[in-house]
Amino acid sequence: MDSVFTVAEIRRAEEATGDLLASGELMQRAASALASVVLDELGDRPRGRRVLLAVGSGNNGGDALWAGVRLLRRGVRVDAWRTADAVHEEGWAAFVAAGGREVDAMSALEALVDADLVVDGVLGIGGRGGLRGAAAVFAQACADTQTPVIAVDLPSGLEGDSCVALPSFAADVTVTFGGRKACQVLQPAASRCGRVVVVDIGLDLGEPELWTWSAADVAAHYPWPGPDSDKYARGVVGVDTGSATYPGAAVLATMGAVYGGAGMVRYLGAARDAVVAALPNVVTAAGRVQAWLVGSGWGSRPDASAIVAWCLGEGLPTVVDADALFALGDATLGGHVLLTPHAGELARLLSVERSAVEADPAGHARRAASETGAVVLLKGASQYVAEPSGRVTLAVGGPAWTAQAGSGDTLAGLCAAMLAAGRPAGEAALLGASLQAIAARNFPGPRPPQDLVRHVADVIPMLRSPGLDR
Ligand SMILES: NC(=O)C1=CN([C@@H]2O[C@H](COP(=O)(O)OP(=O)(O)OC[C@H]3O[C@@H](n4cnc5c(N)ncnc54)[C@H](O)[C@@H]3O)[C@@H](O)[C@H]2O)[C@@H](O)CC1
Ligand SMILES: Nc1ncnc2c1ncn2[C@@H]1O[C@H](COP(=O)(O)OP(=O)(O)O)[C@@H](O)[C@H]1O
Ligand SMILES: [K+]
Repeated sequence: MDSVFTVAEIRRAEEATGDLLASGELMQRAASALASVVLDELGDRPRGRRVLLAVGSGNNGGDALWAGVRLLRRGVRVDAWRTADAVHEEGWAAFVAAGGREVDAMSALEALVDADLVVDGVLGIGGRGGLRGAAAVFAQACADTQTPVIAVDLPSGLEGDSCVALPSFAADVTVTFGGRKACQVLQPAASRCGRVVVVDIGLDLGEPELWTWSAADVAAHYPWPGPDSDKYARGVVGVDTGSATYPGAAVLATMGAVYGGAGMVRYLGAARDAVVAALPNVVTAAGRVQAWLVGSGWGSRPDASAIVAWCLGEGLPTVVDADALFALGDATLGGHVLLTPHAGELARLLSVERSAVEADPAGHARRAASETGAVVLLKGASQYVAEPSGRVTLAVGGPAWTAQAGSGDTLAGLCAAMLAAGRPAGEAALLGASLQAIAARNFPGPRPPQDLVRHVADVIPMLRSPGLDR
């Protein structure tokens, strides 16, 4: 599990270092690490290679300049474009003294033709409102000329705490200090960061607000069957999904539970013939159930509230998806209940605009978990699992191929299989969402959810072997 820090947490930790901050030692550590990454990118013979620094007014520009000094000492030809009137004074003086040259905005654009790479030191965690003016034009030119960009701390224009893809540089590598920031892990902003290198500059950061799962966490928490396992140990999922209008959701949600590795799946909804035709292993008789899955593809259904109330009354772990989310009434939820809204559904649950959820997905997921007492899996390009305690963890991310009708149904089934196997709701959600993403990463391309979910079954054993795109 990796930690993700807010800008406020980073600032607090920086201030707590007192002398290290005041003496510029933190900046020297940052610059030294940045220069090493640049040298790695330049390869065996850095002498004579050309690096162009884009230097803004703050400490981010200071980092770039001090890295420039180190590069100059190694024989790299370094030019710097000052995007603001005033830049870090000592850094500038050292840069010029070491032989660095200043270029103006126009020359910086022209220099892209010969530059081996650009160091983006325009804005760091102090940047607000996206990249503007000449810096925005320059960032676009870097993209157009395919000049490699190494971003200092974060691609200038992004805001550290935000997932929003504001106008910014698109970096090949981001060298970040202290710890990861949200913009580096949350889509769509994360797609601008390239490979993220985290550099320890000696900040004491403590507990973060956000965690991220990796494939190793999936492998560690997946309910692997053992020699003693029978179908009940692996877990029985009871499914009531789909309807005459949406029979496909019945099949897809059931497939999620089956291919996720449930010991048995009982389908008790309104599309039994379709489900059994697709999946002859599924049982349609009532009997023992260890976790419920309700709601996917119900459409409007007069008995929705009664079914949800009955399920929740059983006290078993339950996935509440899609239409069932709006039939919760005043049922008492708890940490054994998993709600699986997408952004639009979460907005409706919280009576806010969808755009508000999209601007702060983690905050809204956290609010829903704390208000309902249930675990909330907010689906989308980044998938957030919020627990009533306030903890938010991000599932492993996957490609946008998964964004298609029906992926949510299979995802709900995957989560239900994990619940039935005894995983707590937060882990079940992280397992389901991460498995779907890992399958899409390893079997990319347009594939309908009924195919992708079969690849979930393919990647599960691969979690324990090398060669998987994690
Ligand atoms: N504070 C520290 O001790 C350390 C900071 N470090 C670096 O310092 C950075 C933070 O430095 P700063 O707080 O100086 O902030 P920045 O370097 O991010 O720059 C903020 C400055 O840019 C201006 N600005 C904000 N948004 C703008 C926009 N959209 N367009 C144009 N100008 C804009 C602000 O008015 C402010 O003057 C970190 O990201 C990191 O790179 C590192 O040196 C490590 C130590
Ligand atoms: N940009 C994206 N990148 C990767 N996965 C995505 C993206 N957008 C959506 N998804 C996935 O697709 C699923 C779609 O779920 P949902 O909107 O509920 O669809 P449906 O209800 O039609 O199945 C989400 O859970 C998520 O897993
Ligand atoms: K930057």
